[in-house]
Amino acid sequence: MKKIVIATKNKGKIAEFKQFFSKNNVEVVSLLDLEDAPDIEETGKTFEENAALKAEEISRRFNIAVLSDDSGLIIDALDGRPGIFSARYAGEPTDDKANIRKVLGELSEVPEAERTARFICVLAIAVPDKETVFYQGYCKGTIGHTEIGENGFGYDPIFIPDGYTQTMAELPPEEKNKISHRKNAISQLEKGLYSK
Ligand SMILES: O=c1nc[nH]c2c1ncn2[C@H]1C[C@H](O)[C@@H](COP(=O)(O)OP(=O)(O)OP(=O)(O)O)O1
Ligand SMILES: [Mg+2]
Repeated sequence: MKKIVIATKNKGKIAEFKQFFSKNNVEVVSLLDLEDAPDIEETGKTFEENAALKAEEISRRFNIAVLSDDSGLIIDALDGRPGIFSARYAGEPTDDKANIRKVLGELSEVPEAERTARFICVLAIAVPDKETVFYQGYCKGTIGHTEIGENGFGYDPIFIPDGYTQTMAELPPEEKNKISHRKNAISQLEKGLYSK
C-alpha cells in the first residue's frame, strides 16, 4: 500500500486525511506515528509560511516527501482574527473549548449579518531538493451564538457553513468532507498534480 506522510499532530485533521486518501488506497502516516517527531514552532506570518515550516522540517529530517496543513478561521468582524493564531488564540497549550469561548465573547455584540467568516486550509508539499508547492481551499460560513454538535474538531461547533442551518460539528464527517476548506484544498492539489 502506498503511504503519504502528513506533518501534523492534530487527530481531527488526521481522521479527515484518512478519509480523503482511503479512496486512493493510500495509507496516511502522521507525526503521531513517527518516533522522535519534533514539535515544530509555527513562527511564520502567513498560513503558507507555517505550512512550509512544518512540511520542510519533517522532509529534511527524514529525507522524504511530506504534506502539511496549516489552517484556521478568519472572522470578518474581528479583522480576520484568529487567523494564523487560531490554534493558540486563548493561549498555549491549545484548548479548542477556550478558543471557542474567546471568539464567542468577542462576537457577543456583533449582529447576525456581520458574523461572516471563512475557514482556510493551506497545504504544502515538501520534497527533498525541490521547491515546496502550495494549494489552498476555503469554506465560507457564519459564526453561531453557542457551540452545537460533537463531530469534527476545533471551531466546528460554532461554524455554520453557507447553505446549512447546522454547525459543521453537527454534520456527519462525510458531509463535512464534501464541503470543507480541507476538501477544497485537496481538490486543488489533485488538479495541480494531475495536470502536470
Ligand atoms: O476543519 C476545521 N474545523 C474546525 N477548526 C479547524 C479546522 N481546520 C482548522 N481548524 C482550526 C483548529 C486549530 O485551532 C487551527 C489549526 O491550527 P494548525 O496550526 O493548522 O493545526 P494544529 O496546530 O491543530 O495541528 P498541526 O499544526 O500539528 O497540523 O484552526
Ligand atoms: Mg499547529
